[in-house]
Formats: sequence, structure tokens, C-alpha cells
Amino acid sequence: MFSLSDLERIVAERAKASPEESWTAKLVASGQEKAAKKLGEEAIETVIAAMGQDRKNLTAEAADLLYHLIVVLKIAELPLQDVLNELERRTGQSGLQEKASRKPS
Ligand SMILES: N=c1c2ncn([C@@H]3O[C@H](COP(=O)(O)OP(=O)(O)OP(=O)(O)O)[C@@H](O)[C@H]3O)c2ncn1[C@@H]1O[C@H](COP(=O)(O)O)[C@@H](O)[C@H]1O
Repeated sequence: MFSLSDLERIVAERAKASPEESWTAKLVASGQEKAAKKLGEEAIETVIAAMGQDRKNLTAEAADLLYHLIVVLKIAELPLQDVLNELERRTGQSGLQEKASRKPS
């Protein structure tokens, strides 16, 4: 089954291609500011899709969002595994518990 790790590998490979033939290479060449802005646009498009009823549209927008996140991580040279490790670390505690632990007593 296709995974985000597979996509991370594809993005790393395509980042080396010519920007004329690869959207990934074009984004990487444009720099983090532009790539992060594109990620923000995709996040907003995903929010709008989530508020609608079109599951196919939400699927497409969520895919755009995850792809652009992987590109931003690539530009930052932050391995996806680091993000997965952080998510794994959080599995021991509920989000509500974590939020409560941040409040001053
Ligand atoms: N998953 C994706 C992927 N998702 C979205 N996109 C591209 O992201 C670009 C921006 O998407 P938008 O829908 O926002 O397009 P847009 O033209 O900005 O549209 P508007 O915002 O103007 O409406 C489009 O060119 C999409 O094709 C992707 N481009 C590449 N990939 C993956 O990366 C691989 C390598 O692609 P290249 O780097 O292009 O060879 C592909 O085989 C895929 O696996």
C-alpha cells in the first residue's frame, strides 16, 4: 500500500529534476517561502472542502495538502520520520491531558 514514506522518496528524487519538467523541482527551486505559502493555500482549500459535502473533492484537496507538506519538509531537510516519531511520542497521552498540563495551576 502506498505510504507517505513512498511519497517522501518520490519527492526527494524529483527535487533533483529540472524545474521545467517537475512541479516538485519547481517548488523546491522557488524556495521555502513560496513553498510554504503554497502549503497554506492547499490547507485553506482543504478547510473549504471539509466544510462541504463532496468527499471526492476533500480527498483531492487532502492529497494536495499532504504532498505540499512533504515538499516543505524536504526543503527544511526535516525527515518525515522525525514527524512520525513526534506523533508516536504523543500516543501515550490524550490531547486533552496534554492541553491541561500546559495550563498554570
Ligand atoms: N502528489 C503530487 C501532487 N499533488 C499536486 N501536485 C501539483 O501541484 C500543483 C499545484 O496544484 P493546484 O491544484 O493548486 O494547481 P494550481 O495550478 O496552482 O491551481 P490553482 O491554485 O490556480 O487553482 C499542480 O501542478 C499539481 O499537479 C502534485 N505534483 C506532484 N505530486 C507527486 O510528485 C510526483 C512527481 O511530480 P513532478 O515533480 O511534477 O514530476 C508525482 O508523480 C506525484 O507522485
